[in-house]
Formats: sequence, C-alpha cells, structure tokens
Amino acid sequence: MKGIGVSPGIAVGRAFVIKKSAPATNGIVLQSKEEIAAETERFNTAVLNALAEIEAIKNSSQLMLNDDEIGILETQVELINDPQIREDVLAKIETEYNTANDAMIAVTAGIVALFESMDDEYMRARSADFQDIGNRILKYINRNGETNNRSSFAPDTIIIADDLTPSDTITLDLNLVTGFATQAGSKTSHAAIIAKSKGLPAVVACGDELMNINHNDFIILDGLSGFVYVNPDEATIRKYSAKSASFRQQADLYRNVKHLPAITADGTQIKLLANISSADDMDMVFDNSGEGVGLFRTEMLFMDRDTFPDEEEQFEFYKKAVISAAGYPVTIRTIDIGGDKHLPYFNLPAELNPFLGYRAIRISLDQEALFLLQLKAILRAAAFGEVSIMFPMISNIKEIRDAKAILEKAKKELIAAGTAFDANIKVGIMVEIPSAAITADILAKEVDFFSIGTNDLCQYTLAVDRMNEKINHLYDPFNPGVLRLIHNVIEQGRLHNIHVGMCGEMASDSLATLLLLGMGLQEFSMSAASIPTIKNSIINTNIARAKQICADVMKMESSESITAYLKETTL
Ligand SMILES: C=C(OP(=O)(O)O)C(=O)O
Repeated sequence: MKGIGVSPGIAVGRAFVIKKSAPATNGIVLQSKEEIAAETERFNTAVLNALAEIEAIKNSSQLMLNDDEIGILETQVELINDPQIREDVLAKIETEYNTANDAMIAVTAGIVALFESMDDEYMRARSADFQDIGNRILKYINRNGETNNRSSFAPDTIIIADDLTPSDTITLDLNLVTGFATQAGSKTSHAAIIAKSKGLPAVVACGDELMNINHNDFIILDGLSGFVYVNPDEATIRKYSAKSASFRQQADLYRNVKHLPAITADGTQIKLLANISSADDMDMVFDNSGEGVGLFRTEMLFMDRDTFPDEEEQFEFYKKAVISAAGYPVTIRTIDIGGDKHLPYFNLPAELNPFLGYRAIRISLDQEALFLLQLKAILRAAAFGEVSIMFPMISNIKEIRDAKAILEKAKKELIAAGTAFDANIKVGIMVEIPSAAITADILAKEVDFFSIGTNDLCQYTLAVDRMNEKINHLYDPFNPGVLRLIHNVIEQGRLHNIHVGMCGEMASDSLATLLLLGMGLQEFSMSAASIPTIKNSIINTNIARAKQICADVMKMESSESITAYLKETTL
C-alpha cells in the first residue's frame, strides 16, 4: 500500500488495528455467574458515569449553555433513565450471556433502527439521541477495554487506524509502539504531528484498503517513502532490513551533530526550538538538544475530559512545562480549538466550513470568561520561567488589541487577588492567515514577535484543506504565493525590530532550511525529533549561500522549478 510518509524511519512489527468509526462487538459468551455479575456491574457503573458526565456538562458555569442545549441534555438524561433500555440490556447479559459492550450495541442498534423507520420526522431525529447515548455509555463500558488499555500493546506494535486524534495520544501508550499508519490524514494532520513529535515512523492517507489489515499481520512501514507492506515476502524483508540499517546510520550521524551549537559555517547563531503539547514532551526536546519551546499547543489539556479545566488545573499544567524547560524560553499558545479539534463538552455548532469558522482566537474573544481563565493561568505560570504568550488565527489588528485588552484585565484581576505573575510577559501572534502575513507591517507595531504557522498559512493561501487527502498534491508550501507571504513576514519583522520564528511543519523540512535562512529566519520550531536533521543543514551552510538561494528562488515562477532547484542545490 502507498500513503504519504510523514515521519521518517522504518518500522517492523505486528499490526494492532483500531477501528473507531463504529462500535465493535466482541462476540464473547459469558460463562459463569461471576462473569454475568461483573458485566451487570460494568453496565450499571457506565450508566452512572454517563449520567454524571451529562450533569457535569449541564452544570458547568463556564460553558454558558443556552436553553436548547440544556434541553437536549435533559432529554438524554430521561432516555438513559428509561427503564426499558436498562431491562433490555440486562436481559441480554443475563439470559443471552452477552457482554455489557455487545448488549449495549445490540440494544442501541435496535432502538436506532426503530426510530429511523418512523414516519414522523421528529421521532426519526430522536434516533441520533439514542446513538449518542449508546456511544456515551459504551465509552464508559470500555474505559478499561483493549483499545484504551495503555499496557495492552506488545513490543514492536504498529498501530493501524482510520485516523489518530490529539486525544488518542492520551489514551494510547505510544511509548510501546514502533510506528503507525492511518487511513486518512495528511502531512500536517495531527497524526503526522504526533508521529514526528514521538520520533515514530508513520504513513498517513493510505486509503480504505488499510483497514483490511488484520490484528497481528506482519507489517513493514517506510515513513519516508510512504510504503506499507502487509505480510511481505523474504526479498522485501531483506531489502528493508538493509534500508533500516542505513537509516540507523544516518540517525547516528544526526546524533553526532546533536550536541553541536546551531551556528552556520560563517557564524550566524540560529535558534532551534521544539513544538510540544505537554510537559511530558520536554525529555524529547532535551534529548534532541532543543533550546526551548517555540510552540506549546495547549489544546491537549482540554481534550479527553468531561469539563473545562479550571484556572488552577491550567496553571499547574503550564507551570509543569515551564519548570521542565529549566530556564529555556516557552511560548504558550492560547487554545486553538474548533476546525478539526473538538471538545466533547463544548457544544461547537456544526459548520459548513469549520476551518473558516468559529475557532481559536474567535472563540476566546467570544467566550471572555474562558479566555480570562486561560490568560490568568499562563500569566501565573510565567512567574516560573521565561514565558511568552501567543494568540492563534489572528486576521486583523483589532483582534490583537481586543486580546491584549483582556490580557490587561487578567493582570488586574491577579493584582487584585494578590497573586504572583509575570507582568512583563511578551505577547506575539501566529501568522497563519494571509491577511496577517500581508499586513505584517501593521501588526508588527502591536506585538513583540511573530511565529509563522505554515500549516494553516498554506491551506488558507492555496484554499486547500490540509486534512483532505484527495487534494494533498495541491497542498504546497513551495508555491511562490506562500513563499512571498513568508518572505514578507520575515522582512517586516526585521524592519520593525521584532523577532520572527516559524512553528509550522515547513520549519522541519530540510528542503526549505536554506531558503528560510536566506530570507532571514533565525528561529525554527518543530517536532523535537526533527531538530538534528535541520541542525545538520544549518551547520553545513553559510548565510551568503542561503541568501543567493533565496534570491534565485524568489525569481522563479512555479513550485516545480523551485523544488527541483532546491533538491539540486541544497540536499
Ligand atoms: C503550527 C500551526 O498550527 P497547528 O497547531 O494548527 O498545526 C500551523 O498552522 O502552522
């Protein structure tokens, strides 16, 4: 199979298949009274947990639910409490010897089918409520189930999944995994970002065929070329053993450059920072000699839970990362939810164009109470190290001014409460929307720094959904339009004397390194595992050469000529 190689390396191991799209029955027949009692208990506990979850969402003062939303949740409580569902599930456990999982799936499917077949439109729509409730209870029934069991992977496991979301990094113990392949995804999807940050070989966008792989199939996965081999022949195994050895040799070379400073041959010091999602990632940053954090994605704390974290919990989460950074700088980005990142307890409206919709700073400015909590937590954590704050998805100057006004309010509240914080925290923005890149000269006056988010900048400039594998070939950071925007941001940063970094995936693409150096970029932030590769490019070049490369590229008309030229001159 061929997908897109997104994180280099060769992985060899056994498949562990995760199918998340539909709940799966396990077909187990209960054998004893004790098993029946245990499954009954499992179901009862799951129901109580599901009810508690709904209550917590309903009562969350932070969510500010409207009457309709509360109405939906109350209907769900009523339906869960319906004695008929309970009786049906228990009957299947007690008389048909089904597990709680299988009984719940069968009962839900029966009710959903019944409602779907009704004439009345309102009643037909209720089937979605039942499916939702079924999934909610199943989630709790399977809390300790195989796919969520952090210790259930054997060594050398290769995960095969439809897709991996940020919350999967919480529920799956990727430390026991040697690589993964996903059916969907793209170079900048979260599966790819997770793989790179963990240094795991990965292939995404393999297509539907991938899900035909069975548990325990023997897999070879090439994270560079994007090939996935299922139960390969001896010749393929031999070929890949050799490839794997040469990859390890290259990795050794990078290990040797790892401890050298990131200075070009003519003496320009470049900052190589890492993108992280929690304090746990800091070991990997230091293992790869990263000099701090250019992007701390805070969404992880908000995922896979039942309510918003309060100020205290956020403060502890950020503080832990700041302390782990041991004096190195940490740039914390305020939440970037919406788009493809949803929170189960935050009812985001269904949108036709979620990536162009209610997300990131737009949500923060709209939900001021939530934003204030996060800002106060970051300001407090900033007292423990060198912290900057960064706003995502800025498209105009008013958003920066509004966000800064709320930041000032957060500071005043902390002063009034007598709480310690860093009053001089630096404030910057992600430049990831074309209007921000074009008006960088205007925005530069309002902030201390820019960080170029090429993942979104590329998708918005080219009107190419970064998650849509059908149009992956059009997603192209080397498009002259994208390059001109990047060049302008770096240039305006220099003219206005503010520093400019890059935290999108382009910062970890060695094909782009010299070009970006030539544009004047002096700070690159990326998955920690990519740092040695980029450092190797930096220490083997000089700025005069990089400037010449930039001058040549900026005259070129097409991405094809640019990438061909860069391959020839820089790799
Ligand atoms: C770093 C970026 O943000 P995200 O977390 O959306 O990948 C980007 O858009 O380049």
